[in-house]
Amino acid sequence: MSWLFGMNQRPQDFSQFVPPPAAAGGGGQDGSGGDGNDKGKSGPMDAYRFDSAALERAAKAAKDLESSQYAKQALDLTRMQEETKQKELINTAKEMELRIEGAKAEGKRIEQEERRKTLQEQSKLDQQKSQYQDQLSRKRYEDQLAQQQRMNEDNLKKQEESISKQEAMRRSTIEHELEQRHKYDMKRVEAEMGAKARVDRDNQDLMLEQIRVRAAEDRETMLKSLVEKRETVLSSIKTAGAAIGTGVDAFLSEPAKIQAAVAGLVALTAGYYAAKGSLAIMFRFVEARLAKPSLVRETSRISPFDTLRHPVETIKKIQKKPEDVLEGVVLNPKVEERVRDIAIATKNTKYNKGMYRNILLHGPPGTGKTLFAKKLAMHSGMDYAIMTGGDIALLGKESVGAIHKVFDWAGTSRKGLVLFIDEAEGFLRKRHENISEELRMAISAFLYRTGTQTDKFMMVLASNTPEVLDFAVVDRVHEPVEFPLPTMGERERLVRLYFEKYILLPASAGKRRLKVADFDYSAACSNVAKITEGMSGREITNLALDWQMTTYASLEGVFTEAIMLRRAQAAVEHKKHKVSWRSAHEDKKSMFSAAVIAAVEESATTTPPNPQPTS
Ligand SMILES: Nc1ncnc2c1ncn2[C@@H]1O[C@H](COP(=O)(O)OP(=O)(O)OP(=O)(O)O)[C@@H](O)[C@H]1O
Repeated sequence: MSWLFGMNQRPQDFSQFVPPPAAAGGGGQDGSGGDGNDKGKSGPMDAYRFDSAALERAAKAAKDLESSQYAKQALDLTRMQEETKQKELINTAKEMELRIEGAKAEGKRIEQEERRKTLQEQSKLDQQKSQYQDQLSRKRYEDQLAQQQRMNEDNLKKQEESISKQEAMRRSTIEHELEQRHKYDMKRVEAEMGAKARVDRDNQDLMLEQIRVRAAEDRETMLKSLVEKRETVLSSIKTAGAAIGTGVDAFLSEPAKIQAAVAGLVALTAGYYAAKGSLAIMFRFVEARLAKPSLVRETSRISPFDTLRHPVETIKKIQKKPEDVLEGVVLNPKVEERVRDIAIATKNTKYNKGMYRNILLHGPPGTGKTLFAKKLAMHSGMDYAIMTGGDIALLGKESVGAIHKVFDWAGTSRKGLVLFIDEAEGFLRKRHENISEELRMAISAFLYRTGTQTDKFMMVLASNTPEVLDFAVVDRVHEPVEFPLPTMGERERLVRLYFEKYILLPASAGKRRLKVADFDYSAACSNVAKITEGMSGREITNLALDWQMTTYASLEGVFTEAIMLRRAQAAVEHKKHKVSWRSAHEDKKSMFSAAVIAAVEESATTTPPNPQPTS
């Protein structure tokens, strides 16, 4: 009965319904239950035969089942099995539905994802397109500008040419006119002179008579007036003499009056000269202490006038703490080491009240010489004053006085002064060269004032061409330091320094209309440093300023990598032009000096030596 309870789940055994083999029963009378041999003999009616035995057995089994006491349970069990199967089927169907729903949701999600990606790609493409269009329009604008500039230049050139042509024509016309007028005047004067000479010759006798009569008349009038004048003078002398004589008689008769008068006169004279001398000394003293000499272009020294005029700035200056000597100055390590030593020595000299050493900073323009001199003064707690050699050369006769004023003023510094003379070659040139007498005297005054060491000021000379300096000037220098052009490492530091100063700091302050796009700043700075070979610190500073200006001028006010590289490239091109100009100029100069040297050598070989050379 186990199959009824569905326990073994094996196929039901219906063997009981299978007819028994022929050997076992006698069911073979009708021929259907015959032995195996009969099988082969089945006739055409076999298909229509009905085996009722199986049906009987089934009926019997149903009857047995009905009569069985467990029939009802068996049926319930079967029904329950059916219900369970149906439920299972429903669950399976639901599961399938859920899966289908899940698959649909997944499909939708994938579809949305795809759409989002497509949109992203589309917006990226749009952005790139707009950037490209922007670049194109800018390029077009720049091209237009360049074209406009070229046209302007052409027009200007044409105008200049036509003006110069007109000018030449006008000049030639004027010259011609003048020439004509001159000829005409000459002819007129000649004619007039001839006519006059003729008339004079004709009237000579008459004129002589007239002159003679006029001279006799004049002589008579003069004699009369002289006699009158002599009489008037004599009478006034007589009157004055009588008055003075009475006064002198009275004065000489009283000796006390004479003494008082003499003493008064002496005191008056002495007072006059004393006042004059002391006023001059006082004026010089005040001038030397208070007024900044006209030759000094810039100074950190505070005068009482400055304090009154700009009190806040003066207080700020006073409160400024000494800073590191190389803060913001980028130099190659060897130069850095030397200038640091100089700075330490100067600071110690100041604190020990020792004698200052003079230094000469030489090298190409814009390499930080002035910058270092200022930092040196600040670091050592001294004041600085900047003057330029070219200014002295321009003063002519007054240069000597001006130089003395500067050194008098420098000598009154309480903190000690770094006296920085930029472009020293502008006036301290070799004295045996062809220079003016005034300049020679100015150099002598300078040499006189710097001949001995002093604890009042330190002289820092700067020159791009130290070889043209007078030997006596070079002799006064204790330490020369060369400031070369920055190499790759220094250029990279300079680019970063000024990129931060002029781009990043203003952008982060947020006060100005300047934003910075997102790009690799460090890599961009390195690239700029690579292409700016041969540029000085000043040129790199100018490049950074140019970046700032270009960004302000742009529509969005955003500093991008493209601007950075484009302007750097432009600066490089500009530098190439400058170098070509300079080399052309130097070529000319060297050709000129070669010609001069050749001429001098030639004259030296042809002229006999001077037995007594003059100094
Ligand atoms: N080595 C440097 N480090 C930092 N900044 C520099 C350096 N060299 C030049 N600069 C920048 O360039 C500017 C000009 O430099 P500076 O006036 O010191 O040059 P210089 O050598 O005195 O030039 P010149 O010989 O023409 O007088 C400085 O104010 C600074 O911004």
